[in-house]
Amino acid sequence: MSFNRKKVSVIGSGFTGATTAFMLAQKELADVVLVDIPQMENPTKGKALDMLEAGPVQGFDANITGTSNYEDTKDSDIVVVTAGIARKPGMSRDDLVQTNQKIMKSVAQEIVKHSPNAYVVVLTNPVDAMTYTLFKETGFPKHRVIGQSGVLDTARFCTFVAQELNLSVKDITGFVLGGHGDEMVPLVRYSYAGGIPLETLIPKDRLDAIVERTRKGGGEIVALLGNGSAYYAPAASLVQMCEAILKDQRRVIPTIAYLEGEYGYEGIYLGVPTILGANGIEKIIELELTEDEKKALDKSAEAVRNVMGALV
Ligand SMILES: NC(=O)C1=CN([C@@H]2O[C@H](COP(=O)(O)OP(=O)(O)OC[C@H]3O[C@@H](n4cnc5c(N)ncnc54)[C@H](O)[C@@H]3O)[C@@H](O)[C@H]2O)C=CC1
Ligand SMILES: O=C([O-])CC(=O)C(=O)O
Repeated sequence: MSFNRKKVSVIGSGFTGATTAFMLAQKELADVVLVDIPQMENPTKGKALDMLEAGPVQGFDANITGTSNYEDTKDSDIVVVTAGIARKPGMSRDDLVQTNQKIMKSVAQEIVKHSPNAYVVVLTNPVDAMTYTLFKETGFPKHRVIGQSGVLDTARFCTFVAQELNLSVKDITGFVLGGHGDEMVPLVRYSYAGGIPLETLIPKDRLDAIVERTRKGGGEIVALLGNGSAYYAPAASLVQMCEAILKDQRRVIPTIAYLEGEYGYEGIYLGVPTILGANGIEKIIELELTEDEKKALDKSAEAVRNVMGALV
């Protein structure tokens, strides 16, 4: 039997890749192909089969297969890239650049060969530079190569705000811009609880502490896990982006987008507010920034450029 469903391939069947595959299937967004290197083929097949067997219990219809053969990814609507190494305690995301750039180059070739029309959603760190690498190596148009950081960083910010105010996370909105590093820019001025500006609800020193905790949010989890980095919230973030594209939702979502003059930056992938829909990044939204906010964004963009300087 075959179904005419959307197809999402997830490259890398580790913590983030496997969790993403499962969440995509649970939401019945697409059939999922989970891909890893040949040495990982059996565990990848095993994970996929195990997930598939949860279908009758949870009542979801989606096929999930594990493979190391990129032929199986043919004509994917979206390719999610999580392949590569993750950091360990004491490391920065930028320490991963050389190893993961090589992996991105090989993955890019496979995407171009098997899914030339796919949207590419990138998670691998350092994610701003890795998204840039996939953009260059695939030669795909910029609206089809998109990085994930802002959904996750904003989710962390909203989690901490909801805890602070003892309110539902559903009523908290925020916006975290910039590179996915310690210089990221949580935009407090554009953040609300039930439509009420946060600055009127939370004292400045507490808000500053929430901003700082958000910036270091990935590191906080790395230190607790001890042998890897976050994966539940990152996977949920990838799935939100895939859903926006697959269902043409035209959601306002911060994503890592290629900038050609927006916010005054040229030739760089950076986290900015975008409209995400059936054409991938449909539009980059340019917010008005205060002098201090722009300075903070400049610093974050500079940090991304430094990592890009290490690309070969
Ligand atoms: N942008 C973001 O917000 C986040 C980024 N990350 C990043 O995502 C990446 C993956 O993290 P995890 O899943 O936790 O790591 P993991 O180590 O659990 O999984 C990575 C998988 O990639 C596979 N892999 C390596 N080379 C490959 C290749 N050439 N083709 C296919 N698969 C390949 C490995 O065999 C492994 O199974 C890391 O770089 C991590 O830093 C993680 C969380 C959030
Ligand atoms: O911190 C890491 O290395 C993984 C990541 O990007 C995050 O969780 O934000």
